[in-house]
Amino acid sequence: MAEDAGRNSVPVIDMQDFPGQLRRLIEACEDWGCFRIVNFGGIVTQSVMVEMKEVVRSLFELPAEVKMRNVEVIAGSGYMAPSEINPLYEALGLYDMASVRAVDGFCSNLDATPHQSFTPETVGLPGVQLHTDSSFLTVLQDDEVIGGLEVMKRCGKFEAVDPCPGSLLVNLGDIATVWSNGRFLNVKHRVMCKEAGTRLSIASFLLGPKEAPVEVPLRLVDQEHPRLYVPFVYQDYRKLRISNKLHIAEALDRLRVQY
Ligand SMILES: O=C(O)CCC(=O)C(=O)O
Ligand SMILES: [Fe+2]
Repeated sequence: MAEDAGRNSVPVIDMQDFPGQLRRLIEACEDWGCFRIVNFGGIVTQSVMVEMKEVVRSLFELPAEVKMRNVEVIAGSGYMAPSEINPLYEALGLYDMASVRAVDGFCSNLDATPHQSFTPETVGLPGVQLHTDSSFLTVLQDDEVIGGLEVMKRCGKFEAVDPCPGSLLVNLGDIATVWSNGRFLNVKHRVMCKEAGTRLSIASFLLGPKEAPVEVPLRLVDQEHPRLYVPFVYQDYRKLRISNKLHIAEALDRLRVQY
């Protein structure tokens, strides 16, 4: 299994080694806002991961009019055809994977994730624009062969996330930053087209609470660590981001407490 190549590669967390990995996990959340997990075979088997990729690949081969039946449940959760802003990107979405009804609904319509068709002409272009995820966590089964994902560390430096078959990448989103009162990094990331081919990734987003406000836990607030964000409703935050095209968490700045 993968080992860290050094300080410039995404930290790798061994899921079989807890609480041993706790400090490392916290450091990864603070400095990188993302980490790879390995040794989670008891939860998701390699054969399920392989099968997921095959199913997703076949879904993208469906005709466009079928893919368009994947309508959104909340803004940005349904089919996304290549657009002016992300011309190489196509995505299907399944809203609420934990709901049997939602999964059944998806299957009868169809549904899944991001997919980028790279050609020799698009090498060097962005496949997915720079953004943070608005959610709490994203669990990403990235492409096993075609790389291109880049994450920005807290210091502002981009690092390539190389493919690592058999692992999953976890990205922290905006809600992780709020729930940790600014301690954990909502990682800015983008996908650059590095080589021709179809890049297939499956992202599972753990969003924010449906109704309860997103707020900094009281135990993280004291004189040295004042509350950084006013409480807000996740759906409103998502709308604020989408309607104002604030993709790199600028919307969070609008929710900062003014001292
Ligand atoms: O395809 C990838 O590697 C990243 C996709 C992504 O960042 C997203 O869907 O939010
Ligand atoms: Fe993302």
